[in-house]
Amino acid sequence: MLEFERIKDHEQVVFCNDPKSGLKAIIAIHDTTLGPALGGCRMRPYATVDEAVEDVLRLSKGMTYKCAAADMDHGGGKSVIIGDPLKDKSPDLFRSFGQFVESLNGRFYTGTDMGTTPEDFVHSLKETKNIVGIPEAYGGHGDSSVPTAQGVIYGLKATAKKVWGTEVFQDMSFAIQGLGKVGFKVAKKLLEDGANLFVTDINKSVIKELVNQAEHLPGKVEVVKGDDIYSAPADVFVPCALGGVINDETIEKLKVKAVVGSANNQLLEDRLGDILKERGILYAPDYIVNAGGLIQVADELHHPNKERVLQQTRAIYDTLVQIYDHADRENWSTVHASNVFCDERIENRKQRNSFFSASIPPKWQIR
Ligand SMILES: NC(=O)C1=CN([C@@H]2O[C@H](COP(=O)(O)OP(=O)(O)OC[C@H]3O[C@@H](n4cnc5c(N)ncnc54)[C@H](O)[C@@H]3O)[C@@H](O)[C@H]2O)C=CC1
Ligand SMILES: O=C(O)C(=O)Cc1ccccc1
Repeated sequence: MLEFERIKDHEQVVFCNDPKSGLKAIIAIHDTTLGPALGGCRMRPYATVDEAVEDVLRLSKGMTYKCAAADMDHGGGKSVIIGDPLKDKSPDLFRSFGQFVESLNGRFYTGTDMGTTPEDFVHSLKETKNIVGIPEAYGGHGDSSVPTAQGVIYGLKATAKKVWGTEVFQDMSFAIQGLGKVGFKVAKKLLEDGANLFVTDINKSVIKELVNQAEHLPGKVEVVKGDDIYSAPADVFVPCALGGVINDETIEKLKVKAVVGSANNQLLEDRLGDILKERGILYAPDYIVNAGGLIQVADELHHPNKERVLQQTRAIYDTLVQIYDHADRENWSTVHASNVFCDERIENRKQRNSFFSASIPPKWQIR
């Protein structure tokens, strides 16, 4: 009873157990109103099963909103594998995972997330076609951080236009947390456009690489230590590393006028969206800004086409403008405006599906 209460927002939660390969995974399908569920597969050495359940429930719900905001015909899902990505991976583990995905009969598509790589899922592909974000050599689009970074740039443009009335990044300043696959590309584009950056990363080598590349670009880079990124005197904070970085402690330190980044679940809790609003900081909802990767992986299901991915990623700009204007009109936080926008989109589709239900054949097929 307790477990059903916990998954009351979700359609289905599947526990996958295969002692032979050592697979312990959980697949959560949150809502398939818009279409089959889509969401990556995270691998982490969760301390407890409870922690893994919490993560997969929260992430799969986030995917429902991300898909709705990006106007994808997909619902929200996510999966987690309990294990250490550095020690516990094997081809068998991912084949076994593929079999569980296949057992869902097209209700769930998955692929790379934190702790897993596209190459891991080449093994799963032997058992199921319902894998997306696959390497180019296997007919997929390859690295999803390219459109994700493009989406962040569109998010920054829409936000700069709203706050400063310009989309020109020259002489603007940005505090970038995390120079990984997405953050590095965003940083490089901003430097090319003549922006001034404050950057931090726990990995010294990526910082060195950016500083080297910056020598030949118009913009400037200042490296800051760890938590100093929150109080950097920049125009925009660009979180591209961990989730939960906007919390009661860090929010007090921010000197920026806007927050726009790729990290998932940037706000520790939604109520922090109201505090950002009160403090005059414009927040670009993360699941709108970072949808470029989702757009690219979903595109693989319709024969990969990079031009189409770019076109759909561009729409992130228009969606944000719409959310900002709606939030202004209603005096809402952008988080609330964005959630309302997605809930309405899902509700509308429910009505449309039931309107056309006459064409859906009865499921009880007696022969
Ligand atoms: N790659 C993609 O297509 C998408 C990524 N995202 C999200 O964007 C964020 C970045 O993703 P990627 O660049 O792909 O990951 P990544 O793993 O390549 O990069 C993350 C970077 O953050 C750094 N980092 C970790 N902890 C840090 C800390 N405490 N302070 C400063 N830097 C720290 C890491 O050293 C690494 O360089 C993640 O939250 C991810 O979930 C969201 C949607 C799509
Ligand atoms: O954007 C995300 O957070 C995703 O999980 C996207 C995704 C969806 C399906 C496979 C891989 C990544």
